[in-house]
Amino acid sequence: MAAPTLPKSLVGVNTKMYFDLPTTTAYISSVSKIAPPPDSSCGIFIIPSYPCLGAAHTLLQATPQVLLGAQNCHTEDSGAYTGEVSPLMLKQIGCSMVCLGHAERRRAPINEADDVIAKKAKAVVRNGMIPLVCIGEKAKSNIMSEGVGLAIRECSPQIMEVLRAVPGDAPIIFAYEPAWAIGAQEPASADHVLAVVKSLKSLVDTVEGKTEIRMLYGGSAKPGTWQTLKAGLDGLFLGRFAHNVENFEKVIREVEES
Ligand SMILES: O=C[C@H](O)COP(=O)(O)O
Repeated sequence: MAAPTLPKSLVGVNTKMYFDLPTTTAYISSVSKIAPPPDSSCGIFIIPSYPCLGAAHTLLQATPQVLLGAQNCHTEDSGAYTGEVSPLMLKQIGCSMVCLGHAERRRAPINEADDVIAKKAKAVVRNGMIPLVCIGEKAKSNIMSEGVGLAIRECSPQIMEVLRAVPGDAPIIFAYEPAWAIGAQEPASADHVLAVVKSLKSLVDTVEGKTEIRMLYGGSAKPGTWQTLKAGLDGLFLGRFAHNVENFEKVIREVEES
């Protein structure tokens, strides 16, 4: 099953568990009105909670260029896994992508590990969807060079495990989200992000046949963040600051115009 191809740049929003069903449907109705046209080089995506996916898909039928994603999935398509969510069913309900390995799932009490995230990425690709794999270091260092080194050391195995599990021609989106920058007032500094991502992109380039990769930044991103990162990134993955539609639109226009 072939996954959709990736636009040149991407801007997406994760509503985490902040939005209930009525809030999600109202938000998606508004977002569908500000979506870039289908032929835009900037794609957008929305990742609501599982119970909202059916309604979200219905609302997005007139704007299929807005990709719908889930916040997680299981490694298997079916079986005795009570309470888990099948990637096959996510595809059937209208998802085009699945977010995996978010920092909020890599930490306690879930402690999701790289090998499980890689199996999930494989399952997402097997079902014709795009894995959006979050990577990032846990701790912040106040010394720039130390922080960059730490991030590269932690992110490299997170990336490589996924690249080894997923077939070479499958599109993959990585979101570099330092755990310490999530839920903060300000994003990580542009110097830090650009240095880390430059090195991670070189790492990806050493893997033969991996052509369809996009690298986004996430962690307190907001209007204005893109201007500081556009030299080295392919887009942004937003949380709280895009839960306001006007802010989300500002970021979309910034990325669209660059
Ligand atoms: O999934 C999105 C990221 O965790 C960013 O969230 P945040 O912008 O609220 O820090």
